[in-house]
Amino acid sequence: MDAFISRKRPRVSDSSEAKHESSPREDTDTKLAILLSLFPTIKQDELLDILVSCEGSVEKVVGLLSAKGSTAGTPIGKKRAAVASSFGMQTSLSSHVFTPAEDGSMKPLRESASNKKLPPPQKGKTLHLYSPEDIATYTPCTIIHNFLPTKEANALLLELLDESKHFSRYEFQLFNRTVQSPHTHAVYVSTPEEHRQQTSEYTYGGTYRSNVRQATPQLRSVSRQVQKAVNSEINKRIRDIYPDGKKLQYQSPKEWRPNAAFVNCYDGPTESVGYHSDELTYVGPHPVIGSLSLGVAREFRVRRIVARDDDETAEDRDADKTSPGSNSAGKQTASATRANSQGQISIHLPHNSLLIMHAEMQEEWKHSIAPAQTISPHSISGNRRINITYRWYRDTLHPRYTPRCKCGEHTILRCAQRKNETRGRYMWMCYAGFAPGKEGCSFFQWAEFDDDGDPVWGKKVILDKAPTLVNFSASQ
Ligand SMILES: O=C(O)CCC(=O)C(=O)O
Ligand SMILES: [Fe+2]
Repeated sequence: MDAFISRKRPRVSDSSEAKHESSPREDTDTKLAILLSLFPTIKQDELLDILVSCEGSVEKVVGLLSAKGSTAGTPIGKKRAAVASSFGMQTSLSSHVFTPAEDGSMKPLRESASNKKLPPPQKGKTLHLYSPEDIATYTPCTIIHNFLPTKEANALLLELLDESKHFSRYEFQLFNRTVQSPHTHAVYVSTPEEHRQQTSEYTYGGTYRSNVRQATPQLRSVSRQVQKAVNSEINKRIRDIYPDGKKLQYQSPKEWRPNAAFVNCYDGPTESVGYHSDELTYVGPHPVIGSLSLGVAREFRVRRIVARDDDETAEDRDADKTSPGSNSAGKQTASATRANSQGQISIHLPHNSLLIMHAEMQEEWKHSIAPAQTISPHSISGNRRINITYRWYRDTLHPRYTPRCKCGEHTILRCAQRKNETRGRYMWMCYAGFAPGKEGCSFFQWAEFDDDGDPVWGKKVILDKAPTLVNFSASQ
């Protein structure tokens, strides 16, 4: 699979795509993802070659491979094959392709493919995942390819590329050095009042945000669609995957309503973000995050956090070194080294894909955007990738309620991950030491939550009527 990373992607073109207003170059990864989910027994490199020889037409590849009988799939019929070139159909399509099962009967490909398990990630190796089924099997994430209508995705990408002129790198303290994030970003909220709060009350990585912007009309309208899809996937996951069909302890039972969006821009293959878990301070325990990718396809690497028997402080230092976006491109951090020794998973994120990080993700896994050796330029964004993570800041965790440390700074909420005895417990900690120009203190307090993830402060806190953050959809 490493060949995939280092191999220069040929341009593939598909005249049938013009009908769908999709650019030929931008969708090579999506096409490969579709083909891989349809023909799981064929190697990706071979599929890429066949795709190139079929001038980028997924329909032709499906026709050719099915006719040849070279895969598990039988011909899917003209009408359905035509559907194959429409990317929005990826998931449903695989359920229409029939394949011989072990008992001789014909089963939908998805059903038999799910029995054919990929090997789990191995030490020193990266397991590459493309299809929604594999991603759901191996990670606590759901992917929806071709999430927005093509026109809308492209319009949003153009809008955010323009916005990205105002993005900046955040700075944080790494031992005695001030380090800049290896990509640029800005935070988006809906109202001027929220802008004030985000720059003077909420903190991130130990400092107030300096780059907060007003959500653009496209960003808000897309948030409505993200909200709908995320809630539907949360409900499916609770129903189908979680024990007894119940939400996780501390997961919110309420509807997920995004009220903040972090937008990142990765300009070129070396821009990245190191392994980290997202800060829980305002989103609370077991948060769900909706992450939309636009432009150049990149690898989203994930790895499970494995408990080890040394102290939490060491664990936190390790996490801090990579969060948020701490390691400079290409540098091996302790976390990246650990990922390598334990094996990691790479989820390929093409243009216009929505990745939902479910409730168990932040506490049990770390994620990163790895520097790439090569990328396929995107027809609209060139070498750039834009990523939007929609988040739901909870009213009950507004900074006016969260503990202050001895040095008067806002504390941050973290989950103990490495030490077996304390794994899964939450803690409030001083984070000032990780902000440039500040000294931290040793403040530490266990955090208590009720079953729905609302804080139990030990004293009664009456939620006042003071403004919190407004849901993007509500503010339209
Ligand atoms: O760019 C991405 O897909 C991930 C960004 C991320 O992890 C973050 O903003 O916390
Ligand atoms: Fe993140």
